[in-house]
Amino acid sequence: MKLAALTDGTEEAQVTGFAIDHRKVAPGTVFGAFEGARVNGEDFIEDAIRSGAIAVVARPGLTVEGATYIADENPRERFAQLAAKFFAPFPETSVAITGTNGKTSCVEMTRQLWRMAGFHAASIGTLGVTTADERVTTGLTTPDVVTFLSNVAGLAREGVTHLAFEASSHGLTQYRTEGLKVAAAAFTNLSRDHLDYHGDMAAYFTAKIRLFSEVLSTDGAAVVWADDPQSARVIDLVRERGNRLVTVGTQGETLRLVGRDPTLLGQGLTIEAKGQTYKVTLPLIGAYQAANALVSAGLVIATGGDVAATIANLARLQPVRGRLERAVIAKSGAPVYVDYAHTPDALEAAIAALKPHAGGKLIVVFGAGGDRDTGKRETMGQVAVQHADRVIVTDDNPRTEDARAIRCDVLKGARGAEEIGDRRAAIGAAVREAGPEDIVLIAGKGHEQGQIVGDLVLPFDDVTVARECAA
Ligand SMILES: CC(=O)N[C@H]1[C@@H](OP(=O)(O)OP(=O)(O)OC[C@H]2O[C@@H](n3ccc(=O)[nH]c3=O)[C@H](O)[C@@H]2O)O[C@H](CO)[C@@H](O)[C@@H]1O[C@H](C)C(=O)N[C@@H](C)C(=O)N[C@H](CCC(=O)O)C(=O)O
Ligand SMILES: Nc1ncnc2c1ncn2[C@@H]1O[C@H](COP(=O)(O)OP(=O)(O)OP(=O)(O)O)[C@@H](O)[C@H]1O
Ligand SMILES: N[C@H](CCC[C@H](N)C(=O)O)C(=O)O
Ligand SMILES: [Mg+2]
Repeated sequence: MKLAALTDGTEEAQVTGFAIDHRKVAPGTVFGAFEGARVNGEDFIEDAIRSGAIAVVARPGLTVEGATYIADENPRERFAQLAAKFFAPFPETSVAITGTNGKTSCVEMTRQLWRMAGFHAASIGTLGVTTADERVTTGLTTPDVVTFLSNVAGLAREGVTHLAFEASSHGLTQYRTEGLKVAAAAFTNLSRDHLDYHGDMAAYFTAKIRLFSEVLSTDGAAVVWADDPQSARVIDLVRERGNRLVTVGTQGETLRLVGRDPTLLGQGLTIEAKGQTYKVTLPLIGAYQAANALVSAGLVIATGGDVAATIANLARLQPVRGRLERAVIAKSGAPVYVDYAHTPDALEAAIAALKPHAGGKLIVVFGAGGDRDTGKRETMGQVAVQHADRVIVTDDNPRTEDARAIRCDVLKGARGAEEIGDRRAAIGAAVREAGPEDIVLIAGKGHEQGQIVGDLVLPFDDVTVARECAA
């Protein structure tokens, strides 16, 4: 592609690629120079041009010599639009999911439901880029814009027609998933997380809501979990903008959840839609998984799926890796679950999911991540001691922080909890202590494969460790 095709100018130079990191620039690259949280990408413009950049997308008022200067007040957005022109075509139908918790679960369930309907579907998010045949991890929930768009284009080349992706608040703020048409966008819920990056809840909400106010196609549909305290604000905005609205939940209009009957291995759901009543057995436990299943069904229906068939397909959903995953049954008979709860709300939801299944004690093992929102730690401690019967506070990715200090923050809210820093030892203690009527919940790491200590990623998998401790 000629540069002129992107600038509407006359430049003959051939564009070979896009980069937002000057170290990835090669001859023919369009370089995006952005101010970041850590460094200023504008400082690398000269270096990028020396490496062969033929155009630079950046704020107005900078000095750019030796390359075409594409100046824009919102350079990240402009860069995404240009990159999308370069990488297109994309899958016919793409949907995005935002919210504090449930994004990964929903992209995974949506992908599965589409596949059951016969489509070639994929998902992108915390678990990586997933198709029916393989899963490749990218390291971030929402990869950087170049990785994202090139992956999405790659999926289209493989024949993927339907894509569900996670729109994290970081991703939305940094325009990592812009440029392609979003046919439907979903909101799961909003609660405390990531305030280290966004500052306060208002800014965090604004970051998320941009998915509906700017990213969602004007002729697209918004799917909203209607039972969250913040849902009304999202619904108001959707109505104001005039997008089609699909609401789901006990207060939902499109898919109304009128009954939820937990069984040993799942739950019976009664759903009203378009005047009809449907009954289906979801093979997953916990109110939160029912919520995610409904949001996913909402997305599939919003993009043309048949209501009755989609609801019926919920009975065939496979579990999502690391979300209430039963790792092992201890010798005592106690089941040991692994869950990715790493916010106060998620921890409460995970405990609530398991509590009805415990005849005896619910024992929870968890910690909080380093270099992340410190304010959520004490609340996570409070939630744990309030809702579980026994609490062991341990380490979860201390990163560059002092692990003991993080535990101390959590313990401020968790009176009476035990502290066992070493995660393996903590899991071992919980598994040994659990009696036949008890349940163990290991929260915070879910699918993660490592414990991040300083710059090191030490191999660690909660499921494997739980099995080893139970052997
Ligand atoms: C806080 C954060 O989101 N940082 C991400 C982000 O940073 P930023 O734009 O603020 O970048 P910066 O490091 O200040 O650099 C500014 C610019 O200079 C460029 N640069 C930088 C250095 C250099 O030598 N040359 C150069 O060109 C950078 O590429 C960047 O464009 O842009 C980088 C490039 O895309 C990301 O790798 C980086 O993710 C870091 C590693 C990270 O840990 N992110 C986490 C917090 C994150 O994004 N998490 C979310 C949410 C998780 C969830 O709840 O699911 C996610 O979506 O994964
Ligand atoms: N709908 C929900 N309501 C409340 N809690 C939920 C919901 N869905 C998931 N959770 C909790 O959040 C955890 C993470 O779920 P999931 O990975 O689907 O969310 P996410 O939004 O992708 O998280 P991340 O921000 O890390 O990408 C689950 O393990 C569970 O404890
Ligand atoms: N996407 C989330 C994951 C947190 C998982 C938890 N194990 C931690 O390290 O805090 C984040 O980066 O904040
Ligand atoms: Mg996720």
